[in-house]
Amino acid sequence: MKVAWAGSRHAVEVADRMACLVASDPVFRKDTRTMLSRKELFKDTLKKAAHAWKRTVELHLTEEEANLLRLYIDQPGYVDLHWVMFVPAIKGQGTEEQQKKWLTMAYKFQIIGTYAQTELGHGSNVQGLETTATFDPSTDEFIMHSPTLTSSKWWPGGLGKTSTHAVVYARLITEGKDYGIHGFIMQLRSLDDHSPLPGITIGDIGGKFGSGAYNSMDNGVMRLDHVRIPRDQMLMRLAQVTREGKYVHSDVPKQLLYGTMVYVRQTIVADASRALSRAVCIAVRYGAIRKQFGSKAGGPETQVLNYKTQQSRLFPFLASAYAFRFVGQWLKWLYTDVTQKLESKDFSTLPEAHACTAGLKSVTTSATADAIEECQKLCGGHGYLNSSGLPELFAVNLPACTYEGDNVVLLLQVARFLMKTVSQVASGKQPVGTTAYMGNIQHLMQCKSVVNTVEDWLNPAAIKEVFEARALRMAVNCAQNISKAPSQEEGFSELSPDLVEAAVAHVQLIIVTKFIEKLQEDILGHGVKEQLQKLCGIYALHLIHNERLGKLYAQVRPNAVALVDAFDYTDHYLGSALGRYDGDVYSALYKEAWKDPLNETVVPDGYQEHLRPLLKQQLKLSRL
Ligand SMILES: CCCCCCCCCCCCCC(=O)SCCNC(=O)CCNC(=O)[C@H](O)C(C)(C)COP(=O)(O)OP(=O)(O)OC[C@H]1O[C@@H](n2cnc3c(N)ncnc32)[C@H](O)[C@@H]1OP(=O)(O)O
Ligand SMILES: Cc1cc2nc3c(=O)[nH]c(=O)nc-3n(C[C@H](O)[C@H](O)[C@H](O)COP(=O)(O)OP(=O)(O)OC[C@H]3O[C@@H](n4cnc5c(N)ncnc54)[C@H](O)[C@@H]3O)c2cc1C
Repeated sequence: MKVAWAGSRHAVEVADRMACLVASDPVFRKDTRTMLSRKELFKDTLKKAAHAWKRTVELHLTEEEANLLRLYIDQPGYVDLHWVMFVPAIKGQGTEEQQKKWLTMAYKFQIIGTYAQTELGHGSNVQGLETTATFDPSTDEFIMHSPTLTSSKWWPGGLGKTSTHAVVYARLITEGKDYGIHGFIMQLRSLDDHSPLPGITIGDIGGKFGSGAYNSMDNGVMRLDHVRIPRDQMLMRLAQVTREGKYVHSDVPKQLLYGTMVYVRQTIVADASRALSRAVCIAVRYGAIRKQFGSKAGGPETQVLNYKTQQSRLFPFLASAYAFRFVGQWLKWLYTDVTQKLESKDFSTLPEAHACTAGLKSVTTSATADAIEECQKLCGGHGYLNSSGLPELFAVNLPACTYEGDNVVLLLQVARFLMKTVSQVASGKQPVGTTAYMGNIQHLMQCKSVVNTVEDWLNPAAIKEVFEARALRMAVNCAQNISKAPSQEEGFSELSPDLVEAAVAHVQLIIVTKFIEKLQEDILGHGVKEQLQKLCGIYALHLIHNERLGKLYAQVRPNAVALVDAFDYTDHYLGSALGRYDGDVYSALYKEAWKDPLNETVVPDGYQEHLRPLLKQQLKLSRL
């Protein structure tokens, strides 16, 4: 099962090696992280990032190994933005010459970069950004400026205190005309003493939800006051400004400006499955250790995992973790395929790649955030302790519903893609890829489900048909209602809640389909495929029909712990007293409690000033 989860034997081996490297290095300790002040936490992040880079160089780690090392350190920091957004933005939007110049420095960490798109006033609406980049032909420079308070860059990770450079998104103005949003490379801080360059006001935007968690990241604010940069720092793969100030568009679609977001959304799906699997791992393992109530005859107490209510709340998450993992692996393939096509100037699959990454990012991160919160409840009181690992896991993953595109805004993009496809089907065009099922419109609009029993849910063809019919009927229904509205725009706006539901149904169909396709592969190991079939059934059925699932849960229960062990997480990475591999939960909880700074003294600070006078006064009063 470990191989099925990781993707290959090689993937298991590398992941194990990197996870152990992190777990055995004292610099990467994280058990007291939630007790650090913001300043201590930030410094700790800098230390870990520098140490990780040192180990990467010393051990000559490959890119794959270095990425895993960073993942298992499990502490958000500026390096994430540098590798996940700054470098890909230059790769995707820079010319070959620009890539050579900037990536050479970025790969050696001679510069640290971030992705500065969002502003105080606009995040979702990228076309509404206000920062300006005005070309000055007299000096061959762009003047970068924040004309209003709302144009202040706001949120970019690593911007607050760390980044020396950024890809800054701004409205390009040349020859008096506004050409809309483009990317520019800007140096922000001195490479000698790290002070901000003239004209740049920069800082951290302040503390965020939860202890520890995303507070390790210095999300930043930046104001620009007529800062000049050379013309060749505009990222010029999509469009160029000539020496004379002429705007020239390349022969690539302008949507490639959004390419970095497509890339990151794809990686976020993998992050979501990992976060969900961690929460499930904690809740399942703890559920096998925790016992409450016995039989009336005074028999042994029941493992809480044996309660049917616990199973019906928890096993759909277990199934979702596997479902998201497999769809994430497929999405990575899709992204690679689209990138190769783009390189040979085939842009035909870009809209589908956008819809798939946007939709899957939305559905998986929303489900994951909800599931982590529920896992906290599934662990009872102890789940609420920081030492359970769940509060921090929740706080770190919750913003994934917002960053890289608010989930509702992204689902509306999927809906727009679906409405276009429905209208193309109506005019006789055969849909392809993940919308190919829409070509079967005659049958899917009328067919009746053959699913009656739990066993039917293990029949892939029946599952697929139900999901296809549901997704198609919801999309067609929306399209018909939109066509009755006074205008397309009004109809879309009025029906947006229904459109979001139709988009979710389409995305869930993709997830179910990719799970089924996974089951058609050669899967090694005794009983592995059978367990995955049950999980696939649970994933599909819990979305459609919450009844009849008990039988499947009973079949999964004997292997529940093994199914979470297959995630192959070290105790260090899981970071949970409740989810420990050895099950020694109570001693771990007890030990963790004593680490809290409040327990450094027996009598707390503040006793003399505030508690003692109060208590003495009570004493006096009682004597009266
Ligand atoms: C330890 C932990 C480690 C973790 C590491 C992880 C680190 C991660 C850290 C992450 C930190 C977080 C970092 C951050 O948060 S970075 C900031 C992220 N920001 C966003 O995601 C903003 C979201 N907004 C948008 O993307 C756009 O404004 C949208 C899409 C909403 C509208 O757009 P627009 O205003 O232009 O209007 P339009 O709707 O008329 O669209 C026009 C056309 O463009 C097509 N289109 C749209 N988009 C795409 C696309 N992407 N690829 C290809 N095509 C695309 C679209 O289909 C349409 O096509 P057509 O219908 O005309 O044919
Ligand atoms: C932890 C974190 C890290 C981030 N890191 C970065 C970074 O490194 N770089 C960067 O540039 N940005 C970053 N961001 C910003 C992030 O990308 C934006 O916050 C995100 O795109 C959402 O935009 P917004 O904040 O403008 O939300 P808003 O659009 O203001 O959303 C508010 C509400 O309005 C709704 N809404 C908005 N538009 C519509 C619509 N058309 N139809 C229906 N409902 C709508 C949304 O669903 C939401 O409920 C980060 C954000 C967070 C939280």
